[in-house]
Amino acid sequence: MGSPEQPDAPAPGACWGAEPPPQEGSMAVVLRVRPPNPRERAAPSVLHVLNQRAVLFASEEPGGTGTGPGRRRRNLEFEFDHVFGERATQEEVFQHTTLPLLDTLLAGYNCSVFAYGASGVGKTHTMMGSKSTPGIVHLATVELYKRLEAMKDRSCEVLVSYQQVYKERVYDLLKPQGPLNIWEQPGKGVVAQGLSLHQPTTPEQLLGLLAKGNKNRAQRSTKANAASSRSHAIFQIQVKHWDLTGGDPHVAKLSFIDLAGSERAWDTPGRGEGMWEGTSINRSLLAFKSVVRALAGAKGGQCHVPFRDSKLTLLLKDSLVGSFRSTVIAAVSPAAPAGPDTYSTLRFASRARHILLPVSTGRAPAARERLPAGTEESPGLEESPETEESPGTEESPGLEESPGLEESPGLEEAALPCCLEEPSEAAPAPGMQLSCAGEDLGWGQWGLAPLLCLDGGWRSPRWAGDRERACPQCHRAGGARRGSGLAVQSDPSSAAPRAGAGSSPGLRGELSSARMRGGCPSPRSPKQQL
Ligand SMILES: Nc1ncnc2c1ncn2[C@@H]1O[C@H](COP(=O)(O)OP(=O)(O)OP(=O)(O)O)[C@@H](O)[C@H]1O
Repeated sequence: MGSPEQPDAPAPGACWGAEPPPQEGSMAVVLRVRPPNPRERAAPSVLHVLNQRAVLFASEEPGGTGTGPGRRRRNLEFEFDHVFGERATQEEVFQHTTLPLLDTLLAGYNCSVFAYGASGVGKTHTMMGSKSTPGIVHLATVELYKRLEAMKDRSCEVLVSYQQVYKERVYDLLKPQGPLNIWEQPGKGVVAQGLSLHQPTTPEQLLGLLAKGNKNRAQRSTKANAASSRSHAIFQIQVKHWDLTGGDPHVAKLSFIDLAGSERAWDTPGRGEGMWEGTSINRSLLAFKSVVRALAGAKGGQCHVPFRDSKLTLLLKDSLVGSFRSTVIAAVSPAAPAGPDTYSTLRFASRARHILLPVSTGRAPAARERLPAGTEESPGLEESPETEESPGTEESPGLEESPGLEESPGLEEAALPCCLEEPSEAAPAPGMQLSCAGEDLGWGQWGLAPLLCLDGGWRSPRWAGDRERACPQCHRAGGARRGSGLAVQSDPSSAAPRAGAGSSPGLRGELSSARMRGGCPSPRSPKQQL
């Protein structure tokens, strides 16, 4: 860490003084092909690495022409920002995916690395690795501390959090406790209430926390993977550094997101818990894909991004639209039996390459500015059904989306009360108290906080029972059903630790969205609760 006695010029690689990056962020998508495992070795390969940027997916699938059984050959080429073949080392993957992000992080811009792919294709291997072959989180940690040490004239602080989304619930991996409520706070982004933050001062301490969290992560043996991660894990390193002689601190976070892998029903262990886990994983991944699809399509015009379809996507909102640079590492198996999964991942990954990210820094611009132009985050709008077409690729009959990842009719677009982000796991009971600071919402000017939100209108508790007011945002008059109100009180979570410096469209954004739609949506049904 920086020491006050040595006010040297910034060391090479310490880029805090670098020019700010251009106005638009970027999403890099790389592909990692893992070597075939012992079960796959006898099977032919369907994936051929053409060069450092392209692969050929060549498969023979049943179907074809005529009425009789036939085989149909497909040759599809996919391009990525980088392709890592079966022999690529962890160090190579780190050099091309995560190392470049460290400069950006230290310049005060949020960055994220996602690992995506079916079960057993090497996501956790890439992220975490093993003792003999450490993954990118380990390698990034070592490099980050080296750079912080080199900043002689700056003081630094590192904060770490580790959480998992397991069966649509958020858990702290570093402080085992019950599920956490998640919140979207204006200027603060999406936070898990009560998530523990840790302040490691050495790389060893940080890696110790990582190992501790990994031990607590949900795991199970499946047909596809003897040690399959059954949750989505989000490991965040927040770095703050400031000039000892004064000046604004640079604050940004680097998020590592190891998504659980999609899987077929017959790969899931048993019928009970394992099946439920698998369904939950597939469902949240489906929501994630919908978000990516919407973000990728947002360039051209208005687009609704369904972040609220799952807890996973809501939590990842900051990492997706709040990051200046993101890298998706799509992992695949080359073997024929994994063909449908591989094809599905290739299509998803090519789509993710079309996402443009808005700039986000520790001194983040206003929440609404951070969504890509033309993107509207508007709960209550329905998703328009789209086909999962990969640009430039041919539709391949017989090769469908990963089994279990069909559109789920149970996942409707969430309709929130226009003023609230529910923190509760359960449906809010009539009159249930929710934390939501009136001041943060800008309600203070009406002198209304705390407020009582009714179904379709607002009123101040001062007038409870005798007078109703129109919602100041949607301007709809009361007409509320008695007993369906949600009371709003001061935000107890404002004292809770917060991960990350970047903000995201918060409650104020919700309010604007609700207003744009010309109404105050009804509170959700229990099924829709986040
Ligand atoms: N590039 C690689 N080189 C060598 N072994 C690998 C590679 N990628 C993955 N493996 C091995 O394959 C197995 C499955 O990998 P891993 O657990 O990382 O898969 P995953 O995608 O995280 O699966 P899940 O979603 O089920 O958790 C592990 O034993 C891992 O060591």
